[in-house]
Amino acid sequence: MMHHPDNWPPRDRRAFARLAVIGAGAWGTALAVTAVRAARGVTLWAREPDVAEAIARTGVNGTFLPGVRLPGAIRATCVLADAARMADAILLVVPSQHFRAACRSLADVLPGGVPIVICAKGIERGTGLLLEAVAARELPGSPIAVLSGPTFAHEVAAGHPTAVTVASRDVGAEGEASLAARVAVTLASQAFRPYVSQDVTGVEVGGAVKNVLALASGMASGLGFGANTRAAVITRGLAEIAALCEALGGQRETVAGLAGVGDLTLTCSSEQSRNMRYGMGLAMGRTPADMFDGRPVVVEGVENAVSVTDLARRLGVDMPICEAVRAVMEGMPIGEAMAALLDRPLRAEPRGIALDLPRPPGAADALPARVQEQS
Ligand SMILES: NC(=O)C1=CN([C@@H]2O[C@H](COP(=O)(O)OP(=O)(O)OC[C@H]3O[C@@H](n4cnc5c(N)ncnc54)[C@H](O)[C@@H]3O)[C@@H](O)[C@H]2O)C=CC1
Ligand SMILES: O=C(CO)COP(=O)(O)O
Repeated sequence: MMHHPDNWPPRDRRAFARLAVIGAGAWGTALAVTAVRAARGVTLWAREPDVAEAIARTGVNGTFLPGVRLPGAIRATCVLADAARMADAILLVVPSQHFRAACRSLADVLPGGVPIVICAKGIERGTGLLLEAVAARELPGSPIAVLSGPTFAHEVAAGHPTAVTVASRDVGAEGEASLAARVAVTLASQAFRPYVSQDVTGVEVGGAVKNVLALASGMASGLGFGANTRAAVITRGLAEIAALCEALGGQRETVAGLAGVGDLTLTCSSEQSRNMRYGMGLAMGRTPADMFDGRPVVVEGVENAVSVTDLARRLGVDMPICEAVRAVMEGMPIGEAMAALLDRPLRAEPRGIALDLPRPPGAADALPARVQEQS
């Protein structure tokens, strides 16, 4: 727990009145809708001038969140300084591998001390850093919170009841995360229910790794496997999240929460997930353009298969499913990656410790012909 001066915390439970949402992809747009529902002023910054222009003119973000009529109160702009200047807090919703560049652009225009809420999911390639560390480096002086959980953008925009986790490290009088509590109050409405946490690391790890596991779940579905295989991927995948979370100093309990098991089960079980759909499509021999009708969507698991496993290797954490996904991304046939997973020595639950037991006979031969053809 962090040490704070005696006058800490500011007993401030006020909502932030004016938000800037940076990134007008599906999630940034749905969060802007959420903020308007909570009666906050919102400016939505789009990187693409035509997206900002279309939202302002038609009230629809047809590129990233088609079919959703946006509230007129959302002010859209493609000028970052316009969005940042008046904001009391920033929701940063730029994909993980572009996150640092977005922070750097913001640093030029954002007044010091304005809180940042990280709403993207991922680990930076090359550095292996969680996005909190990237933001802390590029935006020193900005307090940081992280928002994550099971949230398909279209369902949030449609007002389906949804729960998320907001985490920050600063500790308030009642022992709660202080900035996270303010962010929760800011975004909460009847159908959008934020839970507050202090475990920024655990919340971030869950969101980053589940996208890689959703690719695995999609590949299994694309090969024709059903509910048993999916449940195995989810459960053993959760053990991988827990192991990485612990190695990075996060709390194992967080893995059982919305940003862990909540988001993992959502993303691994629904074709609404771009990651799940991408894994399925690959296994069925489809191209990304086919899978998404030519729309420019981010599939975080592809880059994060590398950043997650690089980090796990460095920390000595065994993440076999994520490693199998990475192998596929690097060209291994899916059937071969799956057979290699099934051929591993038998292990103990929950931590996957290897046991000195005889190997299963010819596990790969027992797979359906479909998989063997892909090997
Ligand atoms: N879509 C969803 O349901 C949810 C998405 N997220 C996370 O939110 C983040 C953003 O995802 P979406 O809004 O879904 O994106 P999206 O797939 O709807 O749109 C792509 C986004 O990437 C941006 N982009 C593309 N190239 C870029 C570049 N070179 N530099 C900066 N930005 C670039 C686009 O401007 C656009 O905002 C991701 O980390 C994702 O995992 C989190 C929860 C739900
Ligand atoms: O993060 C998400 C849901 O919580 C969205 O998942 P996809 O990026 O796989 O669509």
